[in-house]
Amino acid sequence: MSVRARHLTRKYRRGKGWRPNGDVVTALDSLSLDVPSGEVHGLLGPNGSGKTTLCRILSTVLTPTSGTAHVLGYNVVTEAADVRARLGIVFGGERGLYWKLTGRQNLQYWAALYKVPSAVARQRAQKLLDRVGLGTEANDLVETYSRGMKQRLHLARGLIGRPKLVVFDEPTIGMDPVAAHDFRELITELRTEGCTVLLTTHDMAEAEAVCDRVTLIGGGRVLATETPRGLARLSAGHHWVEADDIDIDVAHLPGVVEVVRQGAVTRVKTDSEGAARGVLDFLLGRGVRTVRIVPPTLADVYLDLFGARGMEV
Ligand SMILES: Nc1ncnc2c1ncn2[C@@H]1O[C@H](COP(=O)(O)OP(=O)(O)OP(=O)(O)O)[C@@H](O)[C@H]1O
Repeated sequence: MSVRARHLTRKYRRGKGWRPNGDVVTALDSLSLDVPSGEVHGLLGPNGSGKTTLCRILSTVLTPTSGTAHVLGYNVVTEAADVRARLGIVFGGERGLYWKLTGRQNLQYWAALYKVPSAVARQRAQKLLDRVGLGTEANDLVETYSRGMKQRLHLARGLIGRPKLVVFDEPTIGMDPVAAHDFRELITELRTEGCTVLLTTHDMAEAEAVCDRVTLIGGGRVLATETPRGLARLSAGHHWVEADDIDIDVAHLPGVVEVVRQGAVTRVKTDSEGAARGVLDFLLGRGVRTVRIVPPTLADVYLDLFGARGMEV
């Protein structure tokens, strides 16, 4: 097991300085989680649900208020150095890079912290720079990098120590679609290499594409852990029926929630797989041939659970 968290609770004191005692915010509320070795595991949930707090505890940069967590068999509080030596961290944003150094120098600096011998570090840095598409900008100062380029350097940085587990916290923020696509490929490669990946994202398509399983977090608690497909099945998720070029009224059929016309395509939202089948049979019975059932996606399940408020696009 790469990650084993038991009853993790983390409280923050908010409003210190302007309120006498401050409010206590419970960011994690007795959260337990297992991530087997080699799994790509997604953490999904609305803003403020505790994902970053969990990532920070597992990365040993924050201690829990109570509960325990083991990463790669080491306790994140009492054996933090052992965890750090085997862990890669890629947090979103622009923190943690040295702007007055080149991309290559940044990687070699981080390799030294991981105690990688300098000849090996040079080779590894070059490989990683090529892998994240920064080969030609390797010798430019980081301060000249765009946001997306810094983000790609973050990816390389997280991998320089050949980690057994990589924690990615919103890694594709600021990346263009090509870089985001390359990121998905990188995750697939890491999985092939046997690396465990913990990935926080608001991009449901990304989670669906790369994650073996996802955990939905709400209010600092685990709501569900499942494969993306399994989650879609488990939920009361809406099934859509799509048909090309129809002018037949289906709004009265049982379980139909909404009928949306998008150009030549009619999309019928139903409340269950059974209702979708009913609409399908109805349309087939009236001679419609180009008709299909579209099962709920992870994004549908997420919206059902959290409402549009939790979605960042
Ligand atoms: N340093 C802090 N001081 C006080 N409260 C904090 C602090 N860090 C986080 N919180 C609070 O803890 C809760 C969980 O925050 P966290 O950043 O873990 O959520 P998240 O799921 O990562 O959110 P997002 O999707 O916006 O990144 C929120 O209510 C947040 O306001």
